[in-house]
Amino acid sequence: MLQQEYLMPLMASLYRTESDGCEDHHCFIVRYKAGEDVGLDMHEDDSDITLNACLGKEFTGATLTFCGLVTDEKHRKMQYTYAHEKGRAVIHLGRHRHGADDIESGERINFILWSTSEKYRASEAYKLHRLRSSAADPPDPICLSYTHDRDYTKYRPKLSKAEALSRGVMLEAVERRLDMYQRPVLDLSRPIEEINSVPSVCLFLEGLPPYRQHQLFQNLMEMAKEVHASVDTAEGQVPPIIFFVALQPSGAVPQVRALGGVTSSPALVILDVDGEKKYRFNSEDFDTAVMQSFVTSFREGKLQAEPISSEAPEPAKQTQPPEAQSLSSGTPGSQSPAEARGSGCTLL
Ligand SMILES: O=C(O)CCC(=O)C(=O)O
Ligand SMILES: [Fe+2]
Repeated sequence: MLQQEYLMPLMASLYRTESDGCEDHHCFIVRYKAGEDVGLDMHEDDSDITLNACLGKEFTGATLTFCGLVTDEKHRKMQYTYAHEKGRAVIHLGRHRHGADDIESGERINFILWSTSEKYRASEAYKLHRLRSSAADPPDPICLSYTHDRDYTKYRPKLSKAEALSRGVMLEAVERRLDMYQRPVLDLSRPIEEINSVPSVCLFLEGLPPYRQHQLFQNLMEMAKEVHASVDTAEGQVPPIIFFVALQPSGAVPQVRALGGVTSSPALVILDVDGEKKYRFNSEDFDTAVMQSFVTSFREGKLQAEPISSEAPEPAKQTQPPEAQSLSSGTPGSQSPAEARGSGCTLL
């Protein structure tokens, strides 16, 4: 009743596309108090449209800061800080990056209603709306998400566990990510999301006899360890290059192969998904030193790039905008209290 009778007309006038067919909803209460939960990390909601109504009590601080829409290059730039007032509500798009600033005193309790539309989620518009834009400009510190942004510690101090918990950070997600950075070589069948934004060395070994897989894997490992040694992954620093190996033609492997334009095994390719470029290794010699010189040449900008799109594997991809080649499976920004759900992006 609240949604259909009171909210719907407002949502329809503000957000016609996202509210079209809006029927589902999910409600919850958030509460902030000094010494307990003090704020909420930057995030996007798992809703299409969010209603956020302040129920009280008395408080200072606990403002709500908005940054950009996820698709917007400026999604990590501060847009507006809203001061909650008891009895007033805000409506915003779920994909609008926002976070609750720390409460200074008192207690704030808000009622949140997330509306979703199946019709909108089945539309092409939804797919485009969930694509994440990467921006070259440095972010505004307040717009950084500890849960979702791998470069958080480049701009802001690392949070203690207590601080993270008091700001609703999903520590498991952060730990999973940090753990991944500490492994020199990752499994290409389940690549981490950073494959979209960090140059990735992909070694394809599917179908080779185990002894040969082992040998080449070791060569890759040696090379990867050297790169890793120069980065403080324990502090959350992302390596400048990520190393992946494919042992089976499962998960993401066929698609990455197609993006890299390689058919043989072994095969080695460096993918720069964000830059839509690829660099194929043309030697038959998979010795560590040879592979290493290939990667060094890449890092020194000495390799000749080929466009990724020249061999896009599926016809559907060619009709999508370049970002649609993103290999991400989730919406890294969508958060709490619901789990991140699948995005309109391809794969996994
Ligand atoms: O506390 C607020 O005002 C924001 C809450 C919020 O963004 C959320 O629960 O998703
Ligand atoms: Fe939210």
